Amino acid sequence: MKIYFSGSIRGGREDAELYAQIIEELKQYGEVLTEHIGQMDLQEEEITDEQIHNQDMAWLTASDIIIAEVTVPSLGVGYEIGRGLEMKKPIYCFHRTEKTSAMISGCKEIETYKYDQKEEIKALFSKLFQEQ
Ligand SMILES: O=c1[nH]c(=O)n([C@H]2C[C@H](O)[C@@H](COP(=O)(O)O)O2)cc1CO
Repeated sequence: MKIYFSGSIRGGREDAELYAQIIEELKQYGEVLTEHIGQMDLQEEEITDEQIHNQDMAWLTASDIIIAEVTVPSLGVGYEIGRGLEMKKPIYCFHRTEKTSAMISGCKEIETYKYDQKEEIKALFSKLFQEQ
């Protein structure tokens, strides 16, 4: 199972540590293609934006499932979700805010979950990966 984890980078890194914990949790269910998203000291200067885009699109195409933490709003995360939908990938979005964008929660093809504690997300992962 190839997992594309999506989380904010230029949109803001306040949840980076949480992304790292989510990625660790996801590793028991498959290969996480985007482990760099949880790196606290992420350096993006070494490659161009075009290389970042093309590499991520290749990983998105190769993935079996997309898991997105959408609490911190990010253009890149929204773009990946939209492109993933076009590719008919199963997409699961998680947020701690009361609401997320209606373009996410209002889309029938996307499963959206509100959670408070990271323990809840672990239980949700266990349930959703059983269904895959
Ligand atoms: O350096 C990067 N590396 C990278 O993989 N991304 C991808 C993965 C993330 O899920 C998403 C974050 O988008 P943004 O940077 O707009 O918050 O875009 C985005 C950037 C920078 O935009």
